[in-house]
Amino acid sequence: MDAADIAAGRERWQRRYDASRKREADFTTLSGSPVDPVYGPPGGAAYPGFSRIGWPGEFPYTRGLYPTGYRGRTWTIRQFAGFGNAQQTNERYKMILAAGGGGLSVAFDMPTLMGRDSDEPQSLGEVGHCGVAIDSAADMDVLFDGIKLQDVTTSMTISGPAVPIFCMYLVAAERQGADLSRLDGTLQTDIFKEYIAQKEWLFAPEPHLRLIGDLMEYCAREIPKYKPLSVSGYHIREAGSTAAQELAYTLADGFGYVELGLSRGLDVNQFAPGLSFFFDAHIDFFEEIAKFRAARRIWARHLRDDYGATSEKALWLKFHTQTAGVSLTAQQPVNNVVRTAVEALAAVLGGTNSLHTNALDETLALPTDESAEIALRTQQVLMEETGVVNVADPLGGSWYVEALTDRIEAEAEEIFARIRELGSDGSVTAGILRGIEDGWFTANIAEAAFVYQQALEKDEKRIVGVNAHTGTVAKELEIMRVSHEVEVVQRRELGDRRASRDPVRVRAALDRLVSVARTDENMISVMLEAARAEATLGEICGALKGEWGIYREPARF
Ligand SMILES: C[C@H](C(=O)O)C(=O)SCCNC(=O)CCNC(=O)[C@H](O)C(C)(C)COP(=O)(O)OP(=O)(O)OC[C@H]1O[C@@H](n2cnc3c(N)ncnc32)[C@H](O)[C@@H]1OP(=O)(O)O
Repeated sequence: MDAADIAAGRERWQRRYDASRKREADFTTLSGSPVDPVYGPPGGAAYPGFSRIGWPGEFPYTRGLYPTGYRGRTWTIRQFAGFGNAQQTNERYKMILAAGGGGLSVAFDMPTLMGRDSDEPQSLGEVGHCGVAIDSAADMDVLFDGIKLQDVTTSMTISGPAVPIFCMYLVAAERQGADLSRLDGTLQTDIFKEYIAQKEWLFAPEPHLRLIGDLMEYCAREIPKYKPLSVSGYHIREAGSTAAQELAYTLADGFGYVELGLSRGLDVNQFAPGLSFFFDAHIDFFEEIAKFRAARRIWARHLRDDYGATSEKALWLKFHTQTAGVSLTAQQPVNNVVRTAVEALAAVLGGTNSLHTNALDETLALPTDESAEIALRTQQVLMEETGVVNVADPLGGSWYVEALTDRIEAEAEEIFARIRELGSDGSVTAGILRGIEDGWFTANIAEAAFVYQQALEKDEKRIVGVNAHTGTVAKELEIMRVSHEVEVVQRRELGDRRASRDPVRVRAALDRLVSVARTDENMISVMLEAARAEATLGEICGALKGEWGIYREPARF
């Protein structure tokens, strides 16, 4: 790009910056020197390839979505939390909000993630352990008691039974008297990554995609701010993929959901803003920053060129980031605070919209109150003290970071081409489905994990406390344990709740759900009715499994 174009771009950015709202804050260095909101090539200099970098708030959004960067609004501090029963988790949420958390993020226990009730035999020993136990809309009432759902953005991390859980959340909001059309939040819902990495599905892909299509349609029409999908690379990375695989598989999954929306006749400009993303921030600082920058650029280009999006919000890739759980070590666990801070900084320099920082003890158990607070404070130190919020995309133009951004983008493009080839009709969706069926994704991730593990065992890669600097004076940590009493009480209360419902209403709602499942009608309103009747998650999912069957992954060696 020649110098005149760069100067014109800078002026355009300046006009948009001037017209945007900025936070009331001191945007100087610690020593009091003023800093510009963004930096670019020095005046009068040409810069080949600058159109790939550009200015914040402009296509291709490499440098962020907003002309103001974090001067307009800082990222959302969104700590993923949930344990025990709804009441215990409600207390943790109130603590997070009181300590300065900006949004909520619900972690469910394993039975809930698998669409089971707390009193099913497979749930035994798991109730309330890795998240909160939710059996019906009444638990949602308790979970959000005293928290106005209309005023707080709430993310729910669940994919197999995402839609019934969403309906229970809507019912809880209804019972609070909220205007449902104003709700804002995110539901994970991303079933592709379940088959690829996380392995928490209920049915085969087709019925899941039908439900997701219904959800996308419903949200685009009824709750325009709500994000029905959080397309997730996190679990892919945590399963052992490389950064480029994480990026490419996740964006390919995102393209799959765009193709799903289009196949339902929806307007891409209307539903694409509801697709949000979720990435891992691993420990290789610059590679991660490059990954985030490349993600925005790739998404905007493909949405515009392949899928016909024209509105700015449809081109935006917005993402949540969680620091890498797999980078935490059980050895010398206090060092995990340092790892998390570095990873969180990479996410921020990559322009994350929302962030979870892991607690130092998360490799051992769910966080204690104290470790959860340290994790939250880590974000606040970055946000309040370091000055990283003053300048948008501060690493833009770094030769190293730009080269890494280009490289990871090129790797991702090669992977997209391979995925399209896997399918029969050239669509990304057909390629994903074929890749799932053939175990292609799983095998590639396993191979990458194996290569890394070998490098670790040969000491080519080093982890402090694990294969380097292992001597320590560290004492064992006190970890949080969820009492077995939680399961006993949850099961008892579920029994009482079942006994006090109107059984005819519940039966009728479940029968209607199954009959609508046999048609092309949107299923959300009948599922809402089941949730209002206090049908349980296990009953709703069980009725649908009866209709659609369950999915078993083909065995592979
Ligand atoms: C590992 C674990 C497990 O499996 O166990 C998990 O999965 S945990 C997974 C946990 N997952 C999550 O928690 C997912 C979280 N995701 C989200 O919260 C969302 O999808 C998100 C990534 C889009 C972030 O949403 P958010 O509400 O926090 O933040 P946004 O970026 O949308 O910002 C909020 C509003 O401020 C506006 N805004 C933001 N920045 C600016 C700026 N500089 N200038 C002007 N306006 C701005 C936005 O446009 C938006 O308004 P407007 O809306 O009017 O445009």
